[in-house]
Amino acid sequence: MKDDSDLKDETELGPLQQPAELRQANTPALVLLAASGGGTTARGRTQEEEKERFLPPTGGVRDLCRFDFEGSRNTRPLTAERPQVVHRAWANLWPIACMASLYPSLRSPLLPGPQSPGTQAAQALKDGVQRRLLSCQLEDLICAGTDTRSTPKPLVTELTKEPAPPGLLKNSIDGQRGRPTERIVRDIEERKASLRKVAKHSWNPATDLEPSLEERPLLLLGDFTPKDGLKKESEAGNCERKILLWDEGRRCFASHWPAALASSFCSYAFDLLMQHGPWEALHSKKGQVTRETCWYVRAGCRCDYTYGIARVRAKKKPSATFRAAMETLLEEVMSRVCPGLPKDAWPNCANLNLYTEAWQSVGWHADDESLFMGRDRDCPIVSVSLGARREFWLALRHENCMDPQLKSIVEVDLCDGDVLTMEGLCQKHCVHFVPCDVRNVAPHPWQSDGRARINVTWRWIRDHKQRCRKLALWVLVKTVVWNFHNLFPSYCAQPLR
Ligand SMILES: O=C(O)CCC(=O)C(=O)O
Ligand SMILES: [Fe+2]
Repeated sequence: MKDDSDLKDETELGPLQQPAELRQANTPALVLLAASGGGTTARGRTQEEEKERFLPPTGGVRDLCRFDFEGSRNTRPLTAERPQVVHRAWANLWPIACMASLYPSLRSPLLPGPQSPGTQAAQALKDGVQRRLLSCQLEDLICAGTDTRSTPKPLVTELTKEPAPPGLLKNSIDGQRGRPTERIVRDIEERKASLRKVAKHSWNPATDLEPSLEERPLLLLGDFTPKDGLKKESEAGNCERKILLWDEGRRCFASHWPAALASSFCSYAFDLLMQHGPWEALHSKKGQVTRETCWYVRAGCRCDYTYGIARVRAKKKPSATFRAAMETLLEEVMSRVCPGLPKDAWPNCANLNLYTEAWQSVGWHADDESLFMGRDRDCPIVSVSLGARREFWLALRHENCMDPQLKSIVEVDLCDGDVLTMEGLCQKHCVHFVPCDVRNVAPHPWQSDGRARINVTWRWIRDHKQRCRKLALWVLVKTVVWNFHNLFPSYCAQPLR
């Protein structure tokens, strides 16, 4: 995660395209780049095939690569109104079958595809091995997870009964927050436009491959089902999942669940978080509020979240309403997206961002802090969007820095109630970005100016920090002291000499 003190300017778009990169020839794509439905995938196709078949219909950079640039993409209609390209799994089945038979080694155990001539016995063996590895994965999540038994019962009534209070925006435009001038707004749009004009889109295949899915199976969050952990392709989830990124070589996966949460639920959750969240403003060097943020840890954890030079402390005692809202939101998200994931394997913390103005943003970054161990192992992140629509950009990162490889940018619109997951080694190999959206932020019915957005990213803390460990030790010592006579009755019973 990036703190905002070092923002170069309000645009936060990263460097413009390098000439060398523009000249670089397109290499065959090894990954799926799709904003399509039906869990389609692509492996080993050429760049041209990828473009033709899978480039998102909404496509930002990608659309504009193919067609002459005609003004900012921000003037385009909303996702729902854009022409739909048929991306149903059935329509794509025959090319997938052809490709899978051509490249059997690239076939994923999690995606549909014709079975290899291997017999049922071989398949059963493979399933057995996978299941064992997957149970390790589950254990790993559970270890990171907190003890949900001590979590206070969510005040569901609060979320379902209370009417949405009017005038939500405590930070609406007030003239003191240094709104960007017309010129800056124009610059931002021009820079965005020039980024979109860059050379053809390509997601270069990995050179140093991470362990394959065959070697180290990874069950994506959306694949957990209540029954036995392995989802059959025929089983539909609670809501539709769209694969946004599928890079097996780097073990990077991202999925998008549009409108996973009902809009009435979102509006109440939004209100409660807005009013009761312990928000802290983050400032750029110029003193502008780039966004507001807060940090939530579930019961049993006290870790702070530190990124850059910013440190967001976990509130010692978050208000009961805030805690209840967060727990209820988590329950709702998990039940929609991964109903099969046991409660004790649920995430144990969340970072919240509040964008009250369309020009507020978060720069290119990866959530690769040691707390989550996202550079060392598979690291899932579940991001929930409430309120105004914003763009979300995801790209391969250049080595040893947070700069994106511009040609690899994948873009998706995150709307009210959308859920996005980044999984595997996404935080190691990729960076993401929420640009400012100066011109056209979709108005939202219950917001006074239609511009605010709350994003909640649920994560798993794995490497609990010193303070947190000390707390655990202190609790242990206290428990032993208080229960000394119970734990060592015979010792206590001895008469003193
Ligand atoms: O607002 C978003 O969608 C992204 C926020 C984010 O990347 C983060 O909190 O790390
Ligand atoms: Fe992030």
